[in-house]
Parts: sequence; C-alpha cells; structure tokens
Amino acid sequence: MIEVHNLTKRFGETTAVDDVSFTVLPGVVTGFLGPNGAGKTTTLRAIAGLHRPTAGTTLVNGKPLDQHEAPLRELGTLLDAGNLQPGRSARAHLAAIAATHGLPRTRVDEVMELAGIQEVGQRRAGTFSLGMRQRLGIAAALLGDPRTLILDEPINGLDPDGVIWVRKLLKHLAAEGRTVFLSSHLMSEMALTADHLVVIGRGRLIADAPLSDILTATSESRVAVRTPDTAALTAALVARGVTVTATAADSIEIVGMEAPEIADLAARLGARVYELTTHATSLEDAYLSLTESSVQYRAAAFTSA
Ligand SMILES: Nc1ncnc2c1ncn2[C@@H]1O[C@H](COP(=O)(O)OP(=O)(O)OP(=O)(O)O)[C@@H](O)[C@H]1O
Repeated sequence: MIEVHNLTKRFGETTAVDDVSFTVLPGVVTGFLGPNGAGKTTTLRAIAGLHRPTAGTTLVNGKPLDQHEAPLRELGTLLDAGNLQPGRSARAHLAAIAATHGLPRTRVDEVMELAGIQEVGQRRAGTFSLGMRQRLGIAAALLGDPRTLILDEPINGLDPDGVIWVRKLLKHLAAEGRTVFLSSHLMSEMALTADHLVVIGRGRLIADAPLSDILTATSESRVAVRTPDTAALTAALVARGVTVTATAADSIEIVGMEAPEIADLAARLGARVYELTTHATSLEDAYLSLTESSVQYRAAAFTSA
C-alpha cells in the first residue's frame, strides 16, 4: 500500500506538488495521470525516497521507505530506465543491484526470464534499444520480489508485444495482492490496464476514483442513429428534452437517452431504424475534460484553412 499525506514539493519558486493526498491500495492496478509538468514524477520520486518532501509524508506498506529493513523487498521502482552503466551487461547490472541489497543471485535469472531479456543478458546495456532498457528496468524493479511497485511511463518505447506483456505482468502482480502504481500518457493502454486512477494537474489532486466511475462521471455516452425518418424521430426526442445533433442526411446523434429507450420510441412512432450504436466515453475524452483547466503546455490548435 502507498499512502501520500499532504505532500508538497517545491523546487525554488516552482511548486511541483501542492498538498496532495491519496492512497494506492493493493490488489488492483492504479494509474497515475496528468498533463506534462503536473507533478507525477516528483510524486513518484518522493514515494521512492528520492525527493525529500517540502511538507507532508509518504508511506510504503505502512512506513516511510527508509524505515524498512529491506526497502527493495517493499518497493520496486522504474523511475529512469536510462539510468544504467552503458559498459555493463544486463546480467552484471542486475547482479550488482542484487549484491548491494543482499538478494540471492538466483533471482537475477528469474527476473531476466520474467522480463524476456535472458537472450541478451550478456550484451552491454549501452547497446540496448529503449524498449530493451525498459524491460531491464522492469526486471530490476522486480528483483526484490517487492510488495509494492511504482513505474514511471513503463510502456514508453515498447513495441506492441512489449505493451501487452507489461499489461499482463502488472495485472498478474496486482492479482497476487501487490500494490501497482504506474504513470502513462497512453490513455488507451491505461484504460485496458488500470482499475483505479489518480489524476493530478498543476501539482493538485483532480480525481482519485475507480476507472469506471471516472468514465461515467465525466461525460455522457452518445447514441448514433441511422434512420430515413430523422425529422419525426428528432421532433419526438427534442420534445422529451433530449439533445439531438444531425450528423448526416440520414443520421442523428443523441445525448441524454439510452439506446433501448430510443429504439422503443422509434417503434412507437413507426420510424425505421437501420442502425443504433452507443459510443461509450473513452478514457481520453474523460481525461481531457478532467484536466482541461490544468494543461500548462498547450500547442496552438491546428487549422484546416
Ligand atoms: N529537480 C527539479 N528541479 C526543478 N524543477 C523541477 C525538478 N523536477 C521537476 N521540476 C518541476 O516540477 C514540475 C513537475 O514536474 P514533474 O516532472 O513531476 O511532472 P510530470 O507530471 O512527471 O511531467 P511529465 O508528464 O512531463 O513527465 C515541473 O514544473 C518541473 O519543471
């Protein structure tokens, strides 16, 4: 479990994290979202004991990390996959970490196999692609068989195979009862991986809720209807206070009424319905609406002039 209590971190004039509190529970995958510069990495580094908080506390499995006898057995981290000695082999890199922390050498082979890098164990880490470095970083995070894991952008640079591997691995680790907390900007992947989300913007907490709640609370689903009787159906829907938008000569989009109710209404009117599709809110839509006012770095909009 991770507990963040009233965490504030300032770097000179910049307040990177501003009085943030949340708890990350074991048994589920929790995603950490926020625009660039929102304070995600700073929060993760504070949890890992790499930043001293300006105010507030972070606890891992009930204690500050440095008060645990064997921190690597409590918390595994992937915070900077580029942080490697380039001349060292992957195996030597993992063996050095294992030796420093009194972990058995046999664990090195186990995690290399878990991460799918046993074939390249003898290669110098400096020759690794970003994806291979990510896998090596994840192997290192797993060395201590930790109860809690934090991973900053673990799928950055991974090929589709690698992305699916990380998704399955994280779900498996959570199902074993571990605490899994990861940041990512890839919303479609987050929607497939996370059960719970913590969202921050400009250093402040915006949301801390199950993924399903965030999807239903932030925006409404739309129902697209293809019918040659748009006029009759539109009039009946508008009379019931529903928002209707014409999208083509034979198509309308409806917000505020569910598909079965629309189908029943059309049947009563004798309106012919050729297609009826519910478009659920995507995590990307929900995220954009949640963080709308906290985006610091926004590019100029593209125009099609
Ligand atoms: N060591 C540091 N010294 C000074 N400012 C810092 C330092 N680390 C982070 N910051 C600033 O703190 C703010 C939060 O940065 P942080 O890296 O935590 O955001 P983030 O949410 O991880 O962003 P991104 O998605 O771009 O990685 C930014 O304004 C950043 O410039």
